[in-house]
Amino acid sequence: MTQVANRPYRSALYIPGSKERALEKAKGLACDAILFDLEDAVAPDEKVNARVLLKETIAAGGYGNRAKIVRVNGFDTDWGRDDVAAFVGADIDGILLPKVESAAMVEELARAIPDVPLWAMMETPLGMINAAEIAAHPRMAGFVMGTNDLAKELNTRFRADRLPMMGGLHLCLIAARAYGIVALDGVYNAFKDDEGLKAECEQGRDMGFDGKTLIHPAQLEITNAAFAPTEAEIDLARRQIAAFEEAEAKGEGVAVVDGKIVENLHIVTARATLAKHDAIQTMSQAAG
Ligand SMILES: CC(C)(COP(=O)(O)OP(=O)(O)OC[C@H]1O[C@@H](n2cnc3c(N)ncnc32)[C@H](O)[C@@H]1OP(=O)(O)O)[C@@H](O)C(=O)NCCC(=O)NCCSC(=O)C[C@H](O)C(=O)O
Ligand SMILES: [Mg+2]
Repeated sequence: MTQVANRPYRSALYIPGSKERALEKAKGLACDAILFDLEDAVAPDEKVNARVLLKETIAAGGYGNRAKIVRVNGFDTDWGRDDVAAFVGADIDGILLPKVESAAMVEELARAIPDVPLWAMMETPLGMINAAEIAAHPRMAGFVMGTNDLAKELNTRFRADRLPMMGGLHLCLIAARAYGIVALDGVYNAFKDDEGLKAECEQGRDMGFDGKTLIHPAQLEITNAAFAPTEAEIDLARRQIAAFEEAEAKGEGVAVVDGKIVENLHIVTARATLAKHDAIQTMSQAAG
């Protein structure tokens, strides 16, 4: 397994590519990534104008070190190919293709846009089944769960515990972790329900997602907090590393912290926790 990118992805905010005001507002929002959307958030009549507006907006800059990822329309639509062509050579950090179902679809995207990291919306049953071959593509950088489409395709009912779609979420997480790419959880539609959002964020974090996709700025604070290491986790990581180094100096391979063993594998997790904390600090300092 390779390491996921060393930048935080706690919060990835969708912004409709057609909404000039929201595009401007995002320059001051505390999101780690922006998903500039040309797909579902943009009406058919607005698609072409949104593509032009988004291209100009991104070229003008102002998004700091937030990851800039453009979600294009699928290649089976009237707009997909032109969307991708419009961003060849643009200053973006990723291109996100909806409803990815196979490695062949990823390869088609790779051929259409050189160099840019590729991202896949994972939101159909075939996508879940083929998650491993999709994650394995050498340019694949991250998965974004499309839980609305997935619920539709699976014919699930909404449940707060998301039990009906757990199998799909796990398949994608396992594939993402196997190939060292980022995994972002789906959106929480009820953007005024803070309690519900918090619970779903905590579930996603417990499962191992790197962050969550969002539809409204009001969801940022809860999400950023949920996907950041806690003070207790940071403190424990530091103490584990110190104890393990002390044990190693004595020629021992195991330390004990808070009554629990600490071995080399726990140190990998501890270092990853501190690296994530540092990356978040760097991100916040750069945002001012
Ligand atoms: C949901 C919304 C339509 C609500 O919009 P609005 O009524 O304008 O909200 P507010 O008046 O509360 O907005 C307050 C200010 O915040 C700005 N704003 C709102 N949303 C965003 C945003 N996403 N990014 C940046 N800024 C935003 C407003 O402009 C207001 O600013 P100001 O006037 O200066 O104070 C709206 O939030 C929205 O359109 N959200 C995004 C919807 C979207 O992108 N949907 C597609 C992605 S979800 C999906 O497809 C997932 C996946 O594919 C799946 O299958 O699950
Ligand atoms: Mg979708």
